[in-house]
Amino acid sequence: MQQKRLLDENYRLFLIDGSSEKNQSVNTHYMSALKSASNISRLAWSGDVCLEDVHFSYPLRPDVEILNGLNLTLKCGTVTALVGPSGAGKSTIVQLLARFYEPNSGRLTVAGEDVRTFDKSEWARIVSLVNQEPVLFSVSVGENIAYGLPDDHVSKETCNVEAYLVARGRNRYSRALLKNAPILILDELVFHRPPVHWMQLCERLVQDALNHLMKRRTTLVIAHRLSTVQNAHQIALCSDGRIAELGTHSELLAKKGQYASLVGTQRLAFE
Ligand SMILES: Nc1ncnc2c1ncn2[C@@H]1O[C@H](COP(=O)(O)OP(=O)(O)OP(=O)(O)O)[C@@H](O)[C@H]1O
Repeated sequence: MQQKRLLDENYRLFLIDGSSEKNQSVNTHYMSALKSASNISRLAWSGDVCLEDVHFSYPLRPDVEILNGLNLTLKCGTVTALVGPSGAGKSTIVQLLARFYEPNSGRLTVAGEDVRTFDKSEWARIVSLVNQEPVLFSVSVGENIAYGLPDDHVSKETCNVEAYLVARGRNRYSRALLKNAPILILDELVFHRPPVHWMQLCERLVQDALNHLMKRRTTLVIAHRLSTVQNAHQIALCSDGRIAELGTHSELLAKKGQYASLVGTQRLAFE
């Protein structure tokens, strides 16, 4: 019996038997699986991620449409900050991007390919989900130096910050880095903030660590800090299950629309 030996990207060995019609179709299945596994990673490193005319309601409340015709493009290798009032649908967008749920209609694409053509387990390998705040601090003092802080900043306070944060979310940041996924989704929590006297140092550490993590990745961050929003390549304001405003911080402020009033009314939450 003639057999072909194939190695997949994890160096698992597939023995493919080419002797019958039935096995031919199994072969084709394996071949396309192998092709798509390497494909999806290549596509995600090189193309945009798009939500196209997405409608969605949660299975337990099918009568309540949460997203209604939502369009959003995450440009490859850039950072999109997602903002909006509570209940607007931000976390729902994240859950669809992570493919915990599928849209009722519309589609999610990467480099123009419908993600449903790829296995969910393959998708999970190219997407990193990180809860930002406790995570980004859980790096060692040495690593903080490596992020570019001058020596005098790496003080007793840094150690305090580190101890606080290591206790909260050990190693998730490192895991996200090690996973080296092309698509990064961050949820920047505002609660559980460190004590006030740490804030100045924390902001600097967060920003340096974030910049490092987001480099060349297609990133969506549910943003609560003004500094994160200002540094993003684009800001998407989600309102009533749609993207109501899209642009940079200064463009959206000049528009004097919902984003401007969100910044105005929630200034303290943002800073
Ligand atoms: N699992 C679920 N089943 C049913 N409805 C849900 C579920 N999760 C969220 N919702 C509803 O979907 C709507 C959007 O919620 P979502 O959490 O996406 O908003 P959000 O913009 O992230 O809000 P917040 O800023 O408060 O986290 C809300 O009305 C919420 O009650």
